[in-house]
Amino acid sequence: MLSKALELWAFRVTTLCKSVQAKAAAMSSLVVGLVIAFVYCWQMSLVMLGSIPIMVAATALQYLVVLGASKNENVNITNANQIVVDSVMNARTVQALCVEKGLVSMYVSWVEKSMVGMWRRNILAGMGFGISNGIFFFIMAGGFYIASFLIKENVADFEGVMMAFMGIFYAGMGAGQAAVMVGDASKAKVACHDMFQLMDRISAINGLEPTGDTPKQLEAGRIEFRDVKFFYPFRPEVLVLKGTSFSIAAGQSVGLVGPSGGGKSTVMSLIQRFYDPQEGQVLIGADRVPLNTVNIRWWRRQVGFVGQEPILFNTTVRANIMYGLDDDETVSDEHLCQCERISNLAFLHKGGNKGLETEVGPRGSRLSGGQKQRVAICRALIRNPPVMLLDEATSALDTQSEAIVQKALEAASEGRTSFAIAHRLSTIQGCDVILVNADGRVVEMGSHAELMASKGVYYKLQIQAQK
Ligand SMILES: Nc1ncnc2c1ncn2[C@@H]1O[C@H](COP(=O)(O)OP(=O)(O)OP(=O)(O)O)[C@@H](O)[C@H]1O
Repeated sequence: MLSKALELWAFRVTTLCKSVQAKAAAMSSLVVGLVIAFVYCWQMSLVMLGSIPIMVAATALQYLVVLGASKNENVNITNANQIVVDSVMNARTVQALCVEKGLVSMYVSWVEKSMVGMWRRNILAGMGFGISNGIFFFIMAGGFYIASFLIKENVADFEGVMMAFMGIFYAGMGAGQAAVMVGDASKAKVACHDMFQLMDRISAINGLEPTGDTPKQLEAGRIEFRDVKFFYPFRPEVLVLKGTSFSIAAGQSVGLVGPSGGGKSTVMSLIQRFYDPQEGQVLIGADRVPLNTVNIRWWRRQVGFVGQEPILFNTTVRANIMYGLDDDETVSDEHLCQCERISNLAFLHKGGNKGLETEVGPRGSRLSGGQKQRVAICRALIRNPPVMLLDEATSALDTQSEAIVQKALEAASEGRTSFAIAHRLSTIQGCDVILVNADGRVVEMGSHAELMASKGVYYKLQIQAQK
């Protein structure tokens, strides 16, 4: 934490220094040049003083035309490059969808856009550059004329006029170059202001803050939503949960079903306390402790999560599993073996794999989708959480892999409270309780048999799924 704070502080100081540096450079060029000029020949300096603002403007013009000419091209080339990066990152999807040609033409169209008006822009830039250079030559010519006049009239000697001339000339050029930098520094300051604001923003739910209770005796698997109303901060006009209420006993398996956009994943997010509801409460344990009063880190360690796309790091399976633990935390070999068994990681010991030392490759690319998911299950299990959240954990898998992973998920959920969102209704039929979430409310709740018998929304979803 301390090193991070120091790093941010150093960054701020550097940014500030750059801005101060630009202004200091402008001022010092001007002052030093003028002092030298006036010391050597005040008459020459006085006459040439008027040329300084013209030189500043000419230098600024030179920089601006060069930058302006490439600005538009940069935006379009950035977009073109983004297509290349996305295509390489998602090479398999690109090939599977046969969209290579489409992507190439998108790339070409961005590159072509960067060329629109290129000639005009560059000709204008060249002319601007030429004009500003011409101005310098005129000033130099004028300076030489005045210098020769002053020498001829015995007002000053050659050394004096030349020193004064060079002093004025470099004062103007230096100030012009620095003036452009001042503009950039101001822009950077504005950009940094936004970034600093983001850095300074104190998160409403800060997982690093050591605040809140860490109850020792809490039946964490007991979860209740009491008339929860919730909208996402960036879309306050859409009330996603409009009064969601349910109560789950510890150890129950819960299936969350309902139409797309009904708020199932939102319920999961609120259980993980990524957000707090604007109205109503999420309560945990037998004593119905409000979730927003407990320590977030502690709570999140009570909750295992397996999502649709497992994120694995480019290291061994063991390291990927151990990411589920705190830095100073260790687990017994026995517990690790048990998690491995429950997650069905037997494949790690077959076909040339090196058990837990098997390297998974970048983003887990050396494992199949089902294998990655089983590693993710093991990672969630290693902390032995009393609550398991499974958000469409098998939706990206083929039928065969789905069956294997589903078995692992069921084993992993045993003895814990589990919430499962599944796109295939068959996978949640065996749950103790099924919550049917529609239009931001729990409209039905019961076992599969009960809900089928009541012939409501769940029944209709089942009929639709069978068609
Ligand atoms: N981060 C977010 N910011 C704003 N709105 C969001 C955000 N996440 C989800 N929503 C909106 O909240 C509503 C509920 O989304 P949610 O993902 O909870 O539904 P869901 O039932 O899980 O849907 P699906 O079955 O399609 O995954 C949707 O209208 C969605 O557009």
